[in-house]
Amino acid sequence: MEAQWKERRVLVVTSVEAEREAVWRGLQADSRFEVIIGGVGPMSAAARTARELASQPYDLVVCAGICGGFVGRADVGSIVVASEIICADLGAETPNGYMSVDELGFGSARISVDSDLSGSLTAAVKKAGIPAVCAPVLTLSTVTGTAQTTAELLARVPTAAAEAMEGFGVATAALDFGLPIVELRAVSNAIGPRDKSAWRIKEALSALEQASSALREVLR
Ligand SMILES: O=C(O)c1cccc(C(=O)CC[C@H]2O[C@@H](n3cnc4c(=O)[nH]cnc43)[C@H](O)[C@@H]2O)c1
Repeated sequence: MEAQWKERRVLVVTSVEAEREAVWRGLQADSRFEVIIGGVGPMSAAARTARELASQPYDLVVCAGICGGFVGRADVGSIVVASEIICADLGAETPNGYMSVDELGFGSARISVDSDLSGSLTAAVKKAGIPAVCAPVLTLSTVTGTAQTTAELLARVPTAAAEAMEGFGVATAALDFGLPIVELRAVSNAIGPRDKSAWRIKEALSALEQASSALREVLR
């Protein structure tokens, strides 16, 4: 791993400035990394990632930021590294329930990650003393705000640990450029009935910073 990543370039895509700053602190301004703001939501994230990938060569793309965690799977302040990136609302409603684009025959709502790197990163985050899981991360255009939607999402993807709004967009751009993708998320809130006062963004940004430090170590 050491020799492999010494000269390589990594693009990290965050959504907002506070996430970019936390990641950059964790990476200790390592010149192998470029950290950009991709905006909130999959469309903006995909467009800005593709624009950056077209501007200079990269070897790896990382989507990083805060997220919602499914209760009992990913607590506030913990880290989720995606084992798979799944767009959980890309499909159709039918009288018999939700059908994904995979079932509809229009491509796939699932993108594979670099599993070796995701596994190593999860282990490194745990070693740094932060609770971490490697599990599917959902991408949604709308933040979940009810118990009913939470249950529906878990019925669609029973092993999901987290949801956020950009992973599938960033991963779509990476895939288009033939690059490996990793998604690194710090849990700021529980997924469920909307309660913005319970979001712990500061705590999540601190975990994101430490996990970014672990990312740098893994890619040394
Ligand atoms: O409070 C709101 O109504 C609201 C609506 C849209 C977006 C937000 C955010 O603050 C999201 C910003 C950012 O954070 C990620 N995130 C964090 N928690 C969640 C979640 O539970 N579900 C989905 N995304 C989440 C997301 O990736 C955004 O980039 C607030």
